Amino acid sequence: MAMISMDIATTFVGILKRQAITSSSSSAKIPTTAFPLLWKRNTTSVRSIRSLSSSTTTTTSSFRTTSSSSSSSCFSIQLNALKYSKRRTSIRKFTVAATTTTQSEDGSDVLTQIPPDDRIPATIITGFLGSGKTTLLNHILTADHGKRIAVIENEFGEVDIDGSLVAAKTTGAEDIVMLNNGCLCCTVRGDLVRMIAELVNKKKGKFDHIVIETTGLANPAPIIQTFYAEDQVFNDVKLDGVVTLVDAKHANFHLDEVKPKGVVNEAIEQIAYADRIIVNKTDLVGEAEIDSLVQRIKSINKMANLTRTKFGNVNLDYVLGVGGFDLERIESVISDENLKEDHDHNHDHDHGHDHHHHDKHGHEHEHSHAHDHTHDPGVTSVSIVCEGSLDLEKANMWLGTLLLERSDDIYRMKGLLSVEGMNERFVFQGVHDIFQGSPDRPWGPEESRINKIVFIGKNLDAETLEKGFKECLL
Ligand SMILES: Nc1nc2c(ncn2[C@@H]2O[C@H](COP(=O)(O)OP(=O)(O)OP(=O)(O)O)[C@@H](O)[C@H]2O)c(=O)[nH]1
Repeated sequence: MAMISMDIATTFVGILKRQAITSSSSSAKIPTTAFPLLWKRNTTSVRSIRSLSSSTTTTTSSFRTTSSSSSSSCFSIQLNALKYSKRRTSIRKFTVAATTTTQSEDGSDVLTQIPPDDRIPATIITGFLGSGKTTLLNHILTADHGKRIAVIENEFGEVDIDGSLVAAKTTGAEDIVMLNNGCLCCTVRGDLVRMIAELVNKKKGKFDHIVIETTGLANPAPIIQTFYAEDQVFNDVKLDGVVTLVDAKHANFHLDEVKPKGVVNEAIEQIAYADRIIVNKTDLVGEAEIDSLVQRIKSINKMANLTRTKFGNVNLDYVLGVGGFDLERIESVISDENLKEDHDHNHDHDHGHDHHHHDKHGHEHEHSHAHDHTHDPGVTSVSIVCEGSLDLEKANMWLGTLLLERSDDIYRMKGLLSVEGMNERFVFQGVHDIFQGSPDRPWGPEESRINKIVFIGKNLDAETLEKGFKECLL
């Protein structure tokens, strides 16, 4: 039985209705329960969520479960942003996944793990023009991994399948479909949805993984959002990861390119959204040049794993089965080790800094933040690592307000939080206004309650983020 705080969720809907009437009200005035992003385990079962689902579909908000299985414990809240924000017209979506619980003999709930997600995984391969996407795809399709892969290939303006893919077509791929009447992230997003739905409907059981190769000029954000915003996709397919190829020789040139106001630099965006970064074509440049490119990439995205190679020759585990959007994998991304390594790099190159201080009881609190002090308004990563427990209401308010006010700028975020009164660690991840969160395993008796959050986004001010976070600590 999955548990979730229905009271809070219901209040959320109520608040949004009120917001619709007074659309100018500031988020600071909204009661904290308007943001049920973090919650204590409570006592409402999946069945109740389902009944809520049917009863709210006619209103401005809708809830839905993610699969038809009775153990389903994900639901999302879909809100028309116009109801509470004049700025945006898109659909906002918050997904809150409850952990599964079972009842012990004495009737109390026993926490188990976040339930398995058996939807078909999909990988997005992106990267600037000529960075080696098709080369990597061929490597995936011809390698011996036992996976049956369906490919969606988006070639802008091409009339036929990329010649270099033909070999792969006859060997590795279960199915290759072309989207060639526009770019996935713009004009053919609807086609992507239909294509995935068709693959699932006609060929379910005949393939294990979907790989989508974008055009070199694609912005990954709308493609990622498709996996959450479209029911047809969301119910059957889960986003496994975004793999970004970076051309070691030409990347700096594209990263430096100054675009007109309001126009995104695709090369930067592709790095910012990545779970895995492959610095390719390393045969064409020297070590020093690659090192400096790697530093630059890490200042944009410190969450992604990065590897260097030529001709897309990477271990396939590195690109398939990444779990980049899985709550249960968050810890590996924001582990102390990762943040420290990145922090060290920042110290050397970006003037980040680390603090260790003692509290009034003499305990050392590890408290570090890493950010660059370049005055580049571009895309950077900010991490917060801080021991202590959060006040639930304040944390909900802080995160909720961030989502309402800064979701355009916050490309991705992942976190692991210690919330006062909650025995379990709370893990979350987000992409713009899509938010997924859930309690996971209980804190160990000797385990230090260290909160870790990483943000990747535009115009991020590390000090403001850190101050906001610290104000939620008890
Ligand atoms: N020297 C060198 N060439 C490479 C490497 N990887 C790929 N190439 C070549 O670079 C060219 C572009 O590679 P593709 O795999 O087609 O790149 P792509 O990202 O799919 O290109 P677009 O679809 O045009 O965006 C091809 O001629 C590849 O053979 C590499 O590591 N080193």
